[in-house]
Parts: sequence; structure tokens; C-alpha cells
Amino acid sequence: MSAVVVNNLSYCYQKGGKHILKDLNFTVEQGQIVAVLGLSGSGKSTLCLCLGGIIPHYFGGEMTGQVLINGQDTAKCKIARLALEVGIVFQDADTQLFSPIVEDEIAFAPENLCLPPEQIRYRVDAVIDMVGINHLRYENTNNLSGGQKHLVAMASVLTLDPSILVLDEVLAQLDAAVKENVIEILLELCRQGKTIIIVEHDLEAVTIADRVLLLEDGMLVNDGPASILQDKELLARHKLLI
Ligand SMILES: Nc1ncnc2c1ncn2[C@@H]1O[C@H](COP(=O)(O)OP(=O)(O)OP(=O)(O)O)[C@@H](O)[C@H]1O
Repeated sequence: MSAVVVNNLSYCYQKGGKHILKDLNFTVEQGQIVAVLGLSGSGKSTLCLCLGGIIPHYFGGEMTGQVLINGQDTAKCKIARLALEVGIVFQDADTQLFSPIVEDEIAFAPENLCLPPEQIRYRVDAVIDMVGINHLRYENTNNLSGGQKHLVAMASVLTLDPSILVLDEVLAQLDAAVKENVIEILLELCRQGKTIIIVEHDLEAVTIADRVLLLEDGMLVNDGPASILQDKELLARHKLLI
């Protein structure tokens, strides 16, 4: 079974309004690292919301087509159930963090699953260790830098052990050393069989991808191997050349 299947997906935020996603079709297999590239406004974050089921569950508008996450139709599946399958680290980490203390933030999702306390402790310790943020454990989330907030958000979604991880313009916002660390984590997660979707407008941030999807004005204009990142003519045509 494919990790992600997107069939004829179109979406507009207001009924009868401008289509932000236009008839997207693609499949992502388990264990792939896929980069979704596109200029600002091309619909990348909107696609992330669709992958997590936040569209259509929490947004009005009009969605047509279908998104299947590990075979489950996002429109028919409860968000809480989908969160076990797909973890999204959002572009704006402030919208994702709501507990004042880092450790509480990370424990929130497994607590919500009503797991036994020792299981919660195990998961929290494991992700804090994996993401390398032990030194931030008792910090106030409001005092963290943007990059640190993203690491905490990433640790939080990983506590649910989702098989698919989506990063919405996270890498380009990290400083070089932290980015390198996160890339190592992503490669390790991939080795464990997880599927990684990296949404970026910064081409340099996605060198680990084995496949690249190009979005332009809500349309999927290219779907190819990572080698297309070397195709300067193609990138220039889609205004993606640095
Ligand atoms: N909640 C919303 N209501 C109405 N329009 C929206 C909403 N969110 C995004 N849009 C519009 O949808 C279009 C695509 O936005 P989106 O954020 O998905 O693009 P993006 O490729 O992720 O851009 P960026 O790289 O700047 O984050 C934009 O024109 C944006 O103004």
C-alpha cells in the first residue's frame, strides 16, 4: 500500500473562489523522501493541510478529489486518527506550540492518547534524545529561537510515531549546524521505513530527497527524480533557480 495517494485533488478556501490546488495527482511510497518545491503562494502549505486532513476537517472551502494516507481517506477519517499516521511540522512553529514548558509540550500528544505514564516518559525521553534537545527540556517555549521551536514541534509530532513526517518549510529556517542535525535525523527515520515529505522553496535544503515534485500556481508541473534539481533549464522555467 502506498503511504500517500493524492487523486484529482483540488481546493479553494472559499466556495466558488480561486482554486489554490488544481487537480493534483501523485503517489508517495513508504520510505521515500520527497521534496515539494514551489514559489511562495504556489500552494505548498495548503497541500500540507490536505495531507494532515486539516483540510477539509477544519477549513471550509471546497475540496474535491481524494487524499489517502496509508489507505485511509482523510475526509472520512478523524483528525486524531490521522495524527497517528502523519505528523506535520508547520512553517510557523508558534501556531503549533501551546504549552509553556518544552517537556509538557512534547508529552501532550501521548498524554492525550491516555498512554500509561511510563510509556509517556519513554516516548518523551526517546524523542528528546533523538532530536537532541535535552538542554531545552525545562525551558519556556516562548523563550526559544525559531529553529528551537521547530525542533520542539518536530519532537512533539514524533511522540506519536507517525509513519509519515511532513516538514513545511522548516529546514531553510534552521541555522547550518541544526539543519545538518535534522537532516541526519530525517535520514535515520527514513532508514527506519518512515516516509518524509519536505516542503521548501529553498533548493539547497532538499538535497536528501530522492524525488522532487514541483508545484506552480497550484498545479503539479513536474514529478521526477532528485536529479531534476540539476536541470537548470527546467528550474529556470519554473522560476526556481537560486
Ligand atoms: N486561510 C486561507 N484563506 C484564504 N486563502 C489562503 C489561506 N491560506 C492560504 N491562502 C492562499 O492560498 C495561496 C497558496 O498559499 P500557500 O500558503 O498554500 O502557498 P505556499 O506555496 O505554501 O507559500 P509560502 O511558500 O509563502 O508559504 C496563496 O494565494 C494564499 O494567499
